[in-house]
Amino acid sequence: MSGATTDAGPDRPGLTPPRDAVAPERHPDAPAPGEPLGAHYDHCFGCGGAQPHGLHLEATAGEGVSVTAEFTVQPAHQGAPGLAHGGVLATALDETLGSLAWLLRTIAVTGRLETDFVQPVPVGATLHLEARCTAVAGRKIYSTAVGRIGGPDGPVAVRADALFIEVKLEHFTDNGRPEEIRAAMSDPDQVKVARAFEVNP
Ligand SMILES: CCCCCCCC/C=C\CCCCCCCC(=O)SCCNC(=O)CCNC(=O)[C@H](O)C(C)(C)COP(=O)(O)OP(=O)(O)OC[C@H]1O[C@@H](n2cnc3c(N)ncnc32)[C@H](O)[C@@H]1OP(=O)(O)O
Repeated sequence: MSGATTDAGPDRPGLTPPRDAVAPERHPDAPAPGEPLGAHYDHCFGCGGAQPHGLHLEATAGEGVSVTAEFTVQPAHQGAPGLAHGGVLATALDETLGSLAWLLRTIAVTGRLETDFVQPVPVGATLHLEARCTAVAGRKIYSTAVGRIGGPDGPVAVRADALFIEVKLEHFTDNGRPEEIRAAMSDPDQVKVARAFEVNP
């Protein structure tokens, strides 16, 4: 055994914003509170309509830099009999936190996601999620989310804290499989989404 056992450690920066972090700013052109955000990519496992077994998570803009979202657990999402798989629940949190990017109008990917599984979530249950951005430091975006069963006042089932990192469009074009990238770039709807994030495809 060696060294201190903090949750972060010197080589693994944690989820606590640094001293120079600032409060997140809602972009002036962000969708209005109550506006559905839609999918950022039709084939996204979290929010896309073209994934038969995806989560089909629907997110809505909230006040400030916050969102709410809903997702109903399907039989295809099971881990144990009749219960949602933990990875699927983490995906729901990740997707909800990721959709905060619409409010910041920034493209960002998950660097770190720390999840607490508080209570099992049965198949058929609707998970109500809320996420908000807590701080920004350069390219680092700090955020937190909670998921409740059955309604916005239901029992807490899952929680997460996350660090997203702002990236350029090249993050996708350099790393994604060329056939999907080509298809995305020739899809006017996808180009519109990229523009909404103020990226020139
Ligand atoms: C036509 C095409 C259309 C395109 C579509 C456009 C619209 C799409 C819109 C939106 C899409 C969003 C999709 C959302 C989906 C849900 C969210 C996900 O699941 S995303 C997938 C999972 N995540 C990844 O795959 C990331 C994989 N990781 C990486 O690529 C890199 O590690 C990356 C980009 C995260 C960072 O790499 P670096 O080289 O850019 O930057 P470095 O210098 O390493 O980090 C910057 C700072 O962040 C800290 N950092 C990085 N990773 C950290 C970590 N894991 N924990 C703590 N700190 C970390 C570092 O310590 C550094 O901090 P210091 O500036 O030095 O203070």
